[in-house]
Amino acid sequence: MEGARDGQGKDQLSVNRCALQPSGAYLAGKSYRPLQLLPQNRNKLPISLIQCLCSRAQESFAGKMAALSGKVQTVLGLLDPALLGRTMTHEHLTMNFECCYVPPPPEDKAVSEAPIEIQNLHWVQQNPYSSYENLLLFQEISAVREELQQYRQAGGGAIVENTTTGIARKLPELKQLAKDTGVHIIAGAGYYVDVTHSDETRKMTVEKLTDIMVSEVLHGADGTDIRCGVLGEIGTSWPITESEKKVLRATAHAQSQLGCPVIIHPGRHPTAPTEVVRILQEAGGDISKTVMSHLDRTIFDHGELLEFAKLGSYLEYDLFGTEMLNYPFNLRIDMPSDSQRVQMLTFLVKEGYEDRILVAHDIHTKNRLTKYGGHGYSHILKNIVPKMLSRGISQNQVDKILIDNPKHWLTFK
Ligand SMILES: CC(=O)NCCS(=O)(=O)O
Repeated sequence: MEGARDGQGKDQLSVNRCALQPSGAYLAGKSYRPLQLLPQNRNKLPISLIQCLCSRAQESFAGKMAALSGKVQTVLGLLDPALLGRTMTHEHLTMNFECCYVPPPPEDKAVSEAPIEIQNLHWVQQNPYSSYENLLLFQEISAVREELQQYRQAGGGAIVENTTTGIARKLPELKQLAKDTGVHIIAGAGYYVDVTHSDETRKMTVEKLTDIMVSEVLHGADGTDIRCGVLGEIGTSWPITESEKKVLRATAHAQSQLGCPVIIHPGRHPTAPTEVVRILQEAGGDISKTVMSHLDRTIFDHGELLEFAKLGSYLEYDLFGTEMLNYPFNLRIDMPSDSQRVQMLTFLVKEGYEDRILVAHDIHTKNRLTKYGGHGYSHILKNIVPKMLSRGISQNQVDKILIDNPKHWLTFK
């Protein structure tokens, strides 16, 4: 057993270090509370107490793992996967995207600072990351609640909320939204892209990052007892930074302990998804239970897409509803239209990948909400599904994409 230092420089007793299994002081099944160990008391714990603590930690870990197996973990607790229904696997309900603000050109300064209203809506839709107000989705809980109710009415059952550490995850709000609307909400554990990593995160070892992610799934996150049901979206840039590589390795380690679903945000380069898969694989990750997000803005060449698909991850087209002329995060990329996204889905289905496709809108700014003239969380169910059917994707294949594939991905091994 060893003393570790916390963020405030206090010595702590890291019970998990001796428990062989990951994460936290599982005493009496409570959430992670490291025991305080004053320097003068080091080495004073009797070995029998240490053994007892370790064995209770292991029992608790095994018990929690057994409960998770074969289930989906929502913010309201464990769920029979058969009850999920149609599932959007990549959305945000309460996030803060300030990290990715793109300063506008000087001539657009005034419009970028104006409140979002009908006169400037087209500008905001074309420049969503240059309107500061637009990045504060977390301010729109009431609108999101109404939209989730509409999503239920449109036949939606569940949403995976991909907001991780660094972009203002708000678990109590997610829990309340799930209670108010009846939509099953699955929350994400882990870390977003490098620019959002705190100094503390950057200094963490892979083991520490693993412990935290495991604890967010087994015990709860952000000081609550609300548990995450996926790891991700785990953020990566291009090139992948050292801090992101550590997080990826920790994600793989946590996944191999938990048997849980993982979802990745790749950098904006066609080889980024493959590079992420390589790092995860080398660290023992389960690629068959891993989703590669944002393929619609990442891999355009059919041959390259098939090469990537062979690696075995889920293939997610999750920017439905996003149409913009100049994609500011990489001006060399032409953001596809929804029709082009459906063409990619049709191609993948014809190539035999109907069991690996997932879809979503990745709503992460205000302008995507119907309150601001956007498409809302029901766009795929209302508009994209009919288009898929009209382009030769069968109802059975649509059901796989919306119901069966999310269910298999989200179920703990
Ligand atoms: C929240 C998030 O990461 N969305 C993805 C935006 S991107 O433009 O596809 O990278």
